[in-house]
Amino acid sequence: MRTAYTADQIRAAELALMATLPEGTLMQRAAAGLTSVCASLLGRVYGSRVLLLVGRGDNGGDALYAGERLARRGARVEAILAGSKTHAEGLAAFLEAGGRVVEEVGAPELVVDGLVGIGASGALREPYASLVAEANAVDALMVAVDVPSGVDSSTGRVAGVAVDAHVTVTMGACKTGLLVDPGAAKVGLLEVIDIGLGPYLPDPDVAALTAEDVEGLLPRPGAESDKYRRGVIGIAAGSDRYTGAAVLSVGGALRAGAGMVRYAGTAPPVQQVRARWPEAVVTELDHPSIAGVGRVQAWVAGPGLGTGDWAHELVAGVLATDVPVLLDADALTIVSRDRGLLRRAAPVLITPHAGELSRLIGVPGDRVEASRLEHARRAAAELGVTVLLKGSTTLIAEDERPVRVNLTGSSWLATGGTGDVLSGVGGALLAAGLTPYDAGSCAAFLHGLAGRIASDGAPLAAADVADAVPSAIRSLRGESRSGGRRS
Ligand SMILES: NC(=O)C1=CN([C@@H]2O[C@H](COP(=O)(O)OP(=O)(O)OC[C@H]3O[C@@H](n4cnc5c(N)ncnc54)[C@H](OP(=O)(O)O)[C@@H]3O)[C@@H](O)[C@H]2O)[C@@H](O)CC1
Ligand SMILES: [K+]
Repeated sequence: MRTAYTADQIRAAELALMATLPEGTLMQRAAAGLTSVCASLLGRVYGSRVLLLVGRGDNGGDALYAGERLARRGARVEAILAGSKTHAEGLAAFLEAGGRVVEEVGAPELVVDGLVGIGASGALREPYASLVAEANAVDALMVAVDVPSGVDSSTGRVAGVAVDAHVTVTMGACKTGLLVDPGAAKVGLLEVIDIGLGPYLPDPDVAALTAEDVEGLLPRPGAESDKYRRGVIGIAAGSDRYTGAAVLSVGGALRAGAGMVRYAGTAPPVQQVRARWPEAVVTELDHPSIAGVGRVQAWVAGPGLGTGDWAHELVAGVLATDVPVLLDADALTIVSRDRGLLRRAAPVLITPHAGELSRLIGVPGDRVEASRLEHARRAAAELGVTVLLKGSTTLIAEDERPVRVNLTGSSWLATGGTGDVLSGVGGALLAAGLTPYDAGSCAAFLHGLAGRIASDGAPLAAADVADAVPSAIRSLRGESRSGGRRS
């Protein structure tokens, strides 16, 4: 499990650790780690040109001490001192080692962003903002110290300009804002430097499952398994107009290992599902009721269903059952108009994108996008459901639990129909007995991995993602042995 923490949590842990150590030890550990990452990026340190962007706080101190170490190894290190003051001991050590203070960005090979770290708040002020814009435009490796300046370390918010890092060297433990978009997109490769914080860290703010975690959570059939024990999933999806959503959702469920899929819909999608998935047990509905569908262990409702009275009645019927329900797409529009439908004893997992979440909680979509973590948490608490907020980093929020962040996604997945596949994968895992929190997290992980496998760097169609889910499950063993991958 990769864990991440807010700035306040990190600060408290650092204070506790610092109390046990001689002054300055932590900054020296941080500088040593930062230096070694910079050195390996440069290849040859001697004669290389390095520019430090130095702010007024300890983030600038880290940069200056790393600059000192690089200068001692023969690098030509320059520093722009952008703050109203500068870390005095760090500056003295830097100058003593031959570092130079400059005013211009020039033409460095590597830039170290030590403007602000966990002490920052809000949009970068001047002169930092202009300096960052200028440094981003230079053809150099950009290494962010602790956090790319401009990214809020606790939330991932980017309120203005931010450093576009190739590598972020973060101290002690990962920060929440490095895993959550839009901040996560600024991080590049993430290197965590061990400064001894581990024993002082509290429960994480957010967590990301690794392949090993998913491998451990996924049910695998044993000798005594039959289709009922593996999980029977009911799917109410598709309509006369949108038949494909039904095919894709059923495909996601079957490929994710459902024991059996019971599909319910009108004649046109039924015909398509029968043709593509003869394995599914199909009920053709002539009125909006699931009464004749048979017993299932979980339901998926919504993809391509429509939002009229017919669909409303069908979704209400699904939510009136006593099994876990996954709601997606049109079902989310229906419950945003009639939130009382969500009052039920069995759990609900909702899988909105930012626009759907904005309708559910009555917040403009751009605000949800800017503060995804905050709004996923808020929706989970307000609606009393588990929320899987889709996007470039998918979040899984449940009240009183660390938000799970999925790191396996691929931008090629942003294409029509992939959400329908995800609903089927999540539904199959719910039917197999996983909690909505685990089912949502594992479904997001597998869906992202399947997207990468199906795409392999090129466009994909949603059906390819469903077809790649078994390969994703198969690859978990190899992935967990290699420690998983960052997206
Ligand atoms: N603690 C430890 O043990 C260790 C800490 N370590 C390192 O220290 C870093 C934290 O250092 P820190 O607390 O000094 O804060 P930091 O982020 O450098 O700067 C804060 C200053 O920036 C300013 N500022 C704020 N917002 C701004 C904005 N929007 N735009 C512009 N300016 C803004 C604000 O100035 P003010 O507004 O007060 O004038 C404030 O004073 C941490 O990230 C890690 O790198 C490591 O060495 C490991 C050990
Ligand atoms: K920084």
